Amino acid sequence: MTVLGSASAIEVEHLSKTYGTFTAIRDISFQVNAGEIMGFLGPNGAGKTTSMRILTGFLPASEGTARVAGFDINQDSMAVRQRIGYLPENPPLYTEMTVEGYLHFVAQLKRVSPGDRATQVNRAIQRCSLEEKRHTLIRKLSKGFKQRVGIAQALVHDPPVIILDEPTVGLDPKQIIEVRNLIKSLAGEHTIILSTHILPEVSMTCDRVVIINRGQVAAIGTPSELTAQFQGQHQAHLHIGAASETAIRTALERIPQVQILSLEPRTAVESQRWQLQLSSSTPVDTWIPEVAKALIQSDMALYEIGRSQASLEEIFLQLTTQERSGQEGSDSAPDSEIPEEAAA
Ligand SMILES: Nc1ncnc2c1ncn2[C@@H]1O[C@H](COP(=O)(O)OP(=O)(O)OP(=O)(O)O)[C@@H](O)[C@H]1O
Repeated sequence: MTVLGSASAIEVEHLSKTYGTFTAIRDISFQVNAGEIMGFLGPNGAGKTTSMRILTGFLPASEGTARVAGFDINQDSMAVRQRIGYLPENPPLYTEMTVEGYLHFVAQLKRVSPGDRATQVNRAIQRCSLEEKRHTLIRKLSKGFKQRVGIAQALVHDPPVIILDEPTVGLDPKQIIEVRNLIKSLAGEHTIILSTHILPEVSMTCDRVVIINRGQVAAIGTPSELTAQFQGQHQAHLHIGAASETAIRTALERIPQVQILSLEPRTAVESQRWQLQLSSSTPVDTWIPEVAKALIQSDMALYEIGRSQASLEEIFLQLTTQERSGQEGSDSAPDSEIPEEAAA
């Protein structure tokens, strides 16, 4: 076994994965510090599940490597699996078992010694507030409780690292808050990667975030670092009267240094009124007169204009809706699924 001393609990280095000729993730690198909750945020199909499955040892990488708690995923896959608790998107719960019976079964699979099993199962039940459901059949549980059982099975062997793939999908708002609080309570003692396509999940739960788009890392940092970094992006918001969205887009085509971040009807009741958010790498003063001129020359009304600061939501939108040109490979997945052994 190769154990490398390291301050980071997880070190991902130049990971890539191809399915046939399709590149699902490309040259991904990031580190997660011990005790931290790292958000892994990206739109559907960005490559989150592929990355999580490689880290958990379920899927081999095509290139690159990662170390989890000091163990290399390529060289010491078994040691890595023992040190990770994984909640997949669809946890494999045995619905005809009771909560306690299932957790005992998982503890056995995870090689918890017979003498420690009862203690570990009780600990996981307590951590996930499952005491009252201990003897209930899993099939009789609500979705929220089933998700807690999914988290309990990830915890039962007390792993230093926990990986949660979309842990709140399908839950109602009350259950979402409960699961988020549970995840937060696990930080410190455990290092957590939380994969999600839901932005508020990251702002509310995570210490840092990796934004992934079309298989590549688009940004890494704390929510406030990312916001500060992107304040270099000069932004303005405008309230416009125009016949159509297309007319606004056409008018702005002649100002290439300006990017449209969002363009939406202002309210449902005000017809032909639009809220426009613009961004550029050059200062607002250098392009806003040109924008105003272009809109007015196209017979549009300008009701309001002002500078604005990028919110995390806008940064995410900006990073994940950029032009696709020059990003070959990750744009179109093959029509058919490539078996994972073949994709290895
Ligand atoms: N076995 C496979 N064979 C072929 N393509 C695959 C396979 N698994 C995933 N892909 C493709 O790889 C890309 C990344 O998929 P992945 O499931 O990792 O994304 P994701 O970010 O987890 O998305 P979601 O949030 O929708 O689950 C997608 O385009 C997907 O269609």
